[in-house]
Amino acid sequence: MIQSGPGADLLGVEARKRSTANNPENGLSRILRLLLQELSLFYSRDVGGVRLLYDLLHSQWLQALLKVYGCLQEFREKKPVPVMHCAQQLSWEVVELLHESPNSLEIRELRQILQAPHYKALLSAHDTVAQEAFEPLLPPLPDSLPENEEATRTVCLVKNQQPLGATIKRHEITGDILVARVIHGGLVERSGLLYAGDKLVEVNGVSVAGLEPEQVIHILAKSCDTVVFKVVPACDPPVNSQKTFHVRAMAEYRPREDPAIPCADAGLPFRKGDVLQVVDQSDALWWQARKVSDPHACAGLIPSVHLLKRKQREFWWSQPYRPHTCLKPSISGFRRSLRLCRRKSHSGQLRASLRGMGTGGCCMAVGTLYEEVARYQRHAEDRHRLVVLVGPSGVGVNELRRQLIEFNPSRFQSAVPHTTRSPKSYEMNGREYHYVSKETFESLIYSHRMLECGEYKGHLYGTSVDAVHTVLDEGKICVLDLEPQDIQVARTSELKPYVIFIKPSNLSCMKQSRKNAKIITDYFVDMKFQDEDLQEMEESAQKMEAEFGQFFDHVIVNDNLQDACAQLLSTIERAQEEPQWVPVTWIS
Ligand SMILES: Nc1ncnc2c1ncn2[C@@H]1O[C@H](COP(=O)(O)OP(=O)(O)OP(=O)(O)O)[C@@H](O)[C@H]1O
Repeated sequence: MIQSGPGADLLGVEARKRSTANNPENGLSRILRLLLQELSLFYSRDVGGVRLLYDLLHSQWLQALLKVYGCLQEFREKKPVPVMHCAQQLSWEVVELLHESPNSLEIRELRQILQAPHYKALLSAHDTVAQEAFEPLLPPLPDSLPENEEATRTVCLVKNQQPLGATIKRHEITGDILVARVIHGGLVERSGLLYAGDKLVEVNGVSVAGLEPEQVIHILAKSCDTVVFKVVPACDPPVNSQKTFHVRAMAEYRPREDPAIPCADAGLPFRKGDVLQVVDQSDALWWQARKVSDPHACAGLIPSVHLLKRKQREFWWSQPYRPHTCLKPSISGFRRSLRLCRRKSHSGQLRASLRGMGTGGCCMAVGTLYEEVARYQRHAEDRHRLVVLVGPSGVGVNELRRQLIEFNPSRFQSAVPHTTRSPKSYEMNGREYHYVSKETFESLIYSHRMLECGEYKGHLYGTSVDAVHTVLDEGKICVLDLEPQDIQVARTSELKPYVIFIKPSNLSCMKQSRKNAKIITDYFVDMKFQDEDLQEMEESAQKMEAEFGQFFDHVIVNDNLQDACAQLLSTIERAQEEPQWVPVTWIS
């Protein structure tokens, strides 16, 4: 019933000659036959995997598939057009006529052929193609619908390994089970068939009237491959027209441990420092977000800022008044370099006064789960970003910085610190230190021009913002080491610091790599690392990561010094030349 274009030889010799499908000597069928011949030589020798391949290629379904492929190829070349538009109708008419004809053997056979289901289906397919009537034929709508009957829709979803990606709730007044939210990127959203606000009537043929959401979830959990919903669609399906934005997680979130989350399975767990894309804020309490490191994953629920503020208020009201304790230096160590002095008790007081005048102190920090971030690309003419190295005492922060500067002194430099002590005979103002009076030093602190400071043996030491600017203004990259609690002070749009955490490797590796390394403690110079030093370093690193990990842009494990140096170099280059996530306030 299908014929080729004008002038084509329909059943002629030429057409049959060209046919690749029916002739096993042509096309893919021939290749397969030759391949099987080859393989049969190895088959008896039981060469690994050959039997499997042979059986596969020998299978009937593959042969049939190739035949179909051959036919399709052939017909594609011939560009066939339908003989007529209603072959089915013609066939019925012929069958009618045959009923009235004398009952010969041939007529009976023809009648049987025309009434065979596969032949009827073939004609039906032919007519569908001929008429290009590919849309499904829907039954006409009834003339009058009962007034109290709601229009329902039946939705069938084929489950894959992922969850459905929707949550349900019970309407407080009517008791109806409603779709509460549709998760972005989930099966339900991709189907485009269910929306938030749709009322569930049945799930898999079971009426949900009077059921609790948990009971409905139980029905859903029991369904295997497909789930069939009968729903009354919401009048106005919600349209998410909000723009997406990005946030950095300043704390860890574990949905399974959050009793307030509407559905723990739909929660998005995240760690400090993860960058999240918020894709939906239509629910005031629970946003939908996905991690930028996993952009194709289904979104998950995270608490909104509004919810956090509410929780925080509730928490405050339930707590007896307690003075702030978060300014206490939380990490003890055995610093021996300039960083040693920052550890002394006075530094706590100085920082306390500094912070008190700054961002609003720890109350703000406690309540901030997210920091809005955006991609920042430094322009070639912009100043370089400040590079901050952080790490537990003894891990190699100074060593790495020293090697970096030694490697390329015209590109990397540290800032010259300030001190209130007098210069020694061989020292020069502005080279080893800027020598200033105590009053000048303190005025720098109170005017927020000190990034870090501390007291050592009765003298103040610290690094000023201006000292950093001196390096940056020369077109160099300023590399500074800071105590983690000072990172916040340096986080300004002025300096746009890129923070690298230098982390010790595990104890056994450290014992090996630090076999010959020397340290300077409060009391000893050139002392070898003891096991307890390494242990303390490891613990200190863990505490730093737990408390300040949200500020680390990159982590380098300092096991092999050369490797760590190379990593540091490439990381700094990337930080300067490639787009990075930074707080939006730095660029807006
Ligand atoms: N990867 C490494 N392998 C071997 N030795 C190392 C490595 N990294 C650093 N060291 C050595 O460890 C010792 C301590 O390093 P460094 O002084 O840089 O530590 P730090 O983190 O700056 O601590 P502090 O500020 O307390 O001095 C130095 O002798 C240094 O050469």
